[in-house]
Amino acid sequence: MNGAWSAAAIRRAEARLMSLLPPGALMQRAAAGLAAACARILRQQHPERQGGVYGSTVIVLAGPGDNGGDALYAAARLADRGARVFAVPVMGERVHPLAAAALTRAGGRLVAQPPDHCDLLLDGVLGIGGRPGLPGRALDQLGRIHARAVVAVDVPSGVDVDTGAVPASAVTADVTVAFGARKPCHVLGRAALLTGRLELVDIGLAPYLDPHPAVSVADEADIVGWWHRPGPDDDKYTRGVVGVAAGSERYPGAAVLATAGALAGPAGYVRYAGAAAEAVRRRHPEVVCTPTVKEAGRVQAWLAGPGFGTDEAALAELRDALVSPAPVVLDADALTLIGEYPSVLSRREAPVVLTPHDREYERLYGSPPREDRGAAAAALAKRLNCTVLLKGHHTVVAGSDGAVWANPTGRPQLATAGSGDVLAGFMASLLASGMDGVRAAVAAAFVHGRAGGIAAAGHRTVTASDVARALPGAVGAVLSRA
Ligand SMILES: NC(=O)C1=CN([C@@H]2O[C@H](COP(=O)(O)OP(=O)(O)OC[C@H]3O[C@@H](n4cnc5c(N)ncnc54)[C@H](O)[C@@H]3O)[C@@H](O)[C@H]2O)[C@@H](O)CC1
Ligand SMILES: [K+]
Repeated sequence: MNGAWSAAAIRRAEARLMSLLPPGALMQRAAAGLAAACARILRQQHPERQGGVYGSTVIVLAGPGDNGGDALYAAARLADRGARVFAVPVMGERVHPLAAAALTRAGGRLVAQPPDHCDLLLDGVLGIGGRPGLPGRALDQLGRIHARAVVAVDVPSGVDVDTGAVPASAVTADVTVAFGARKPCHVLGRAALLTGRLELVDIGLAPYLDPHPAVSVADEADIVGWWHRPGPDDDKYTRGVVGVAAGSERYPGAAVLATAGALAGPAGYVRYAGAAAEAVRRRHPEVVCTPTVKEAGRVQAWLAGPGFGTDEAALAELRDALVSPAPVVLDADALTLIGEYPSVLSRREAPVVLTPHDREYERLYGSPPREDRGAAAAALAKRLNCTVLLKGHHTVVAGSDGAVWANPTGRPQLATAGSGDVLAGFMASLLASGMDGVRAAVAAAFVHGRAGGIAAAGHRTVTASDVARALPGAVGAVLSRA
């Protein structure tokens, strides 16, 4: 498992590590890693130039603290290799004095007005000591400089480091070079979008970090560890039976897509209950269909909601799914019904996973999710004693115990009609195989994101059916990676 640590936790770890090192050593590790990352980017821009750094133009926006110090020391290394470097102090004249001296020694210049074009703009305005928002001078420079690549030092300046909220102006980076560990702003909320591609520089911090990050981030090894692989004694029942209560005569597509998602998961048997049996049978002959939840018999997990409507009949089906002692994924119309009739969730003991997007969240919680999306998901999870998967460009999962996970694999192409039906069906299959609610939600979002990536390869347009078709391949890719 990877993780993201709060600014305070990073500082605690840094203090432990720094006490063992000569003064300034840690900043030099950071600057060396940052300069190497910048050189790689410049090389990609100009493969014809030897080295790529020589002859390039680099502008540094330098704040008053150590974040500016990292940027200036890294820029000095680039100036040593022949880059033309201009550094602009953006908070009065305050800049890291030793780093500024190193830059001038290397031939870089401190200026008030840099050129308006550059190959690389280094954002060293604010790091983990920053409060949200940019100082005016930084904002002015960002408005006028045309950069071929913007590289944020540690974090995109202006974001809320601990929550990923972006309540005021902030830098939009192509690449963020982070030191020691991820911070929540790299994986949560709007700040994660401003982060661009994340590159981590190892400065030796890992052994000194708290074992529990503020936000967990799953990787392939986690998914492999949680996955139930069928053994020689397993049969279709012991692998888990998943029930899908979705779709209607009006919306048969939701049933087809949700069952496709369920079929791609580890469960051995998929039952469908609802009015779209004909469409499901045609597309998926392996699915056993019944008209209602009651007639479906025993399952190890239910998915209820996508496209099944919000009328009396749908409410009755939802109640029947919730009467079962099996874990349940509630999606789409089921979330609208829960918002209207919250009592149907009370007295429920088996795990429930809710999968709201922002409008559904508002129906359930009474107000839209806060910009701190981890806290927003955790608050709903606690109030309803459920697992919550809050959808977004960076999907978040929260358990009722307050644990927060950020999904690293999402992509904008997944915001397409029906994609959530596939995700929900897949997640129900993971639950049916015995995975707990939080892991099933985390693993489903992870693999679904990978499937989106496979489906979108070569900038292809992606439909939910494409994502469903890509899911088995994504499962295989994830399970064989670790
Ligand atoms: N602590 C360490 O051991 C290391 C720190 N490193 C760097 O140090 C950074 C943290 O440096 P600092 O603690 O000096 O803090 P920053 O450089 O993030 O911020 C500097 C100062 O800016 C002011 N400020 C904050 N928000 C502002 C705003 N919105 N508008 C105007 N002024 C604002 C504050 O006075 C703050 O102390 C890290 O992000 C990383 O880049 C790295 O060199 C690695 C080692
Ligand atoms: K920065």
